[in-house]
Amino acid sequence: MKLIKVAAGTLNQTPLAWEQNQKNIIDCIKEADSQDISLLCLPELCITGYGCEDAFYSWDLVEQAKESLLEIVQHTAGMIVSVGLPIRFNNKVYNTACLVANKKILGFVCKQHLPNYGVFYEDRWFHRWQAGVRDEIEIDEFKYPIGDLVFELDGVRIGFEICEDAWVANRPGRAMFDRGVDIILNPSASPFSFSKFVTRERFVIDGSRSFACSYIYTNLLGNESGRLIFDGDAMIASDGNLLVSSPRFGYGDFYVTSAVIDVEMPKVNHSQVKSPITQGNWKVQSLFDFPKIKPIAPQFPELEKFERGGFLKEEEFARAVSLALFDYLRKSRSQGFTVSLSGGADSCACVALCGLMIRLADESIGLDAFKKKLAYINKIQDCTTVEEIAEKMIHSIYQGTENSSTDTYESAEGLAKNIGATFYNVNINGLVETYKDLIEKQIGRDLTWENDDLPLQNIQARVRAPSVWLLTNLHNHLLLATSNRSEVAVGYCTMDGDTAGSINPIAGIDKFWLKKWLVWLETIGCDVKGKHIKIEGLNKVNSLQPTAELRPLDKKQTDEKDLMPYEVLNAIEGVAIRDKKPPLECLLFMEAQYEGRFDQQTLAGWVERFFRLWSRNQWKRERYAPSFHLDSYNLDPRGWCRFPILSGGFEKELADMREYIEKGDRKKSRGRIGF
Ligand SMILES: Nc1ncnc2c1ncn2[C@@H]1O[C@H](COP(=O)(O)OP(=O)(O)OC[C@H]2O[C@@H]([n+]3cccc(C(=O)O)c3)[C@H](O)[C@@H]2O)[C@@H](O)[C@H]1O
Ligand SMILES: Nc1ncnc2c1ncn2[C@@H]1O[C@H](COP(=O)(O)OP(=O)(O)OP(=O)(O)O)[C@@H](O)[C@H]1O
Ligand SMILES: NC(=O)CC[C@H](N)C(=O)O
Repeated sequence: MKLIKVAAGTLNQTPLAWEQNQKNIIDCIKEADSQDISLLCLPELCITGYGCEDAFYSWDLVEQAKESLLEIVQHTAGMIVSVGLPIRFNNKVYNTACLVANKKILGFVCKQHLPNYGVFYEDRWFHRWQAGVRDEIEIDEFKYPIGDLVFELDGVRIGFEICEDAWVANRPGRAMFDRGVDIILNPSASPFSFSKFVTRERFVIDGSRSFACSYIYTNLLGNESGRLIFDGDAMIASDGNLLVSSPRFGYGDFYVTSAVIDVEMPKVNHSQVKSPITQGNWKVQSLFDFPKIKPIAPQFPELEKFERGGFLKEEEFARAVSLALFDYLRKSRSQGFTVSLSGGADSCACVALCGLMIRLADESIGLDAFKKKLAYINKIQDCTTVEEIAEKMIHSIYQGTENSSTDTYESAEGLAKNIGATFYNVNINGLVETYKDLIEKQIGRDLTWENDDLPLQNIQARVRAPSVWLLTNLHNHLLLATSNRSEVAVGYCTMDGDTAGSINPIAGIDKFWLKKWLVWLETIGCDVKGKHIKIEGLNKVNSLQPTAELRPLDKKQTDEKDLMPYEVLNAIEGVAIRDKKPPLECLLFMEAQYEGRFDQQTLAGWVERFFRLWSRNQWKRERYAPSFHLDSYNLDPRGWCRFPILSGGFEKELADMREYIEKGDRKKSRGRIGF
């Protein structure tokens, strides 16, 4: 029996925030030390931050990372610690994990598989290391091994898979198995997307089983650089069993998740599988005294209730976006959030998320720590309740016109009151009339709904922007833009009007699901250790139909009348944009999905509308405020989906679809469909 207390450290880092990043790392090492941990794995690129983008090209960045590492090394007495940083070697930059033991650098393991899809761009900055290759790097006159390495300390072999390494079919874990590795460390920077933790859990457990080892996985935490949210997922598995998994979405700077592993246990299995130990120059040996520790009772992961309940997506959305808002706020050193609150679903969702942010932070770290993390916001320092803080930090403003209804006013006011946010109410009719009047005089005619529908809608949306920006600037707040993903897909928004804002919390989520989420938040809410955090002030908005309220009330405008049912819009977006199917194939999928609910003509009309609006509005997607990445695909041109601003607009493909409908015969269609 050889028992070792090991840990995964999750860290809330910020690109290029040298001092805070180093402090978090050292504090985490100290905390691990105080828990008698011998081996600590910290996340990928945690010294610099993962999202440094083209700053990774900077020689100075790599130099500073090295300086920071040398300082961190001094804090590792009696411990083995893995720290992530970029290293320049032969004038190429590598994404590495440095293993340090007892204040000595043992070597640098280089990442072999670099993700370059979706939100990732690692091939742009780093070079891939070739499996099986080892070299030597000189740092400040000392030489260290670099490359594909396995470390042996006191007979315990430690190898690495660095994040993406574990997501590919030919994982380095296989080579680790052949090299008789006892422990695999996986320092990761794996951004949140819905349910992704399940995939991670699978390859951690399976890695520990099939590579007959203990597996320590750790990840970053929080909104690191603006768009990506890290959930702080950490796990330790041994021999096919998950021993421990970390709480996710915490508001602390770091967390330590530990377990006691028996390095001999997986070896019992390993020796039964006939696989020769491979020879090679991969072994780096060093002395280390693992303290003798007594056996402990069997360990079972304490999974959080919300992860196993029936509302995983609702919970993950609430927690991920709330944490993202909190980090964005403090990392941009802003004083709070301002929202133009219409009482409709989108702006209510944004205000509700701000309210949740304070409540979830309170549950996670307590109000005192919350205020300490926002120590630069003087006005909240004397507050003693969540509501008092909400009043200072969340400002909302209703800006009615003659086209606004009492329903939306009551909805807006009710929600603001319920969470304690400051609520302002102005009427912008006079402003709209002033603009109309100015232009009417110039063009020599009246503007009418019959002739000038869109311009008259847009001017209302636009006059709301200066006032809400003024209010935002007055308090050094962040203005939240409120466009949801369905609107983003079809450009259903007025540029420089309702798109005004510097971040957009809901652009990654479709309206159909958002409406269901609001009902969940009103009636069920986040499950925090059995206590439900609900926002009951959403009751009014949950009874309303989405409407832009830009046309006169007697025209009974609704979004879905202007566009199509949000449910269908979302389904078309999936097939057209995620799966890249042409209009005709989209139509066939929609017919299959909505058989008996909508006829072919109606569906074809919506498919056509979607493709036209999608193509015409790429320029708007390029101009939306930054938004959070929430699933493995999205519409953000900076994140996942690039599309030309000017294009043929699918004219030919739409004509193919129309031709197919006219002929009414599948076999006579262009034969590109596999039916
Ligand atoms: N490729 C391109 N590159 C650069 N600019 C391009 C462009 N194509 C058009 N444009 C410009 O775009 C302008 C039109 O865009 P824009 O002025 O934004 O307006 P537009 O897209 O024409 O209309 C706004 C739509 O959003 C709806 N809306 C507005 C406000 C709120 C809500 C709601 O959900 O509550 C909905 C409204 O009902 C309407 O259907 C054109 O005047 C042209 O200057
Ligand atoms: N009366 C209003 N007062 C304040 N802001 C408004 C008003 N009407 C519209 N806005 C702003 O314009 C945005 C766009 O309106 P939109 O109708 O898309 O969203 P919503 O009203 O929040 O939700 P829904 O579409 O479900 O009604 C709103 O989110 C809000 O920020
Ligand atoms: N940093 C990485 O290598 C991340 C890639 C990995 N596939 C993930 O999403 O977690």
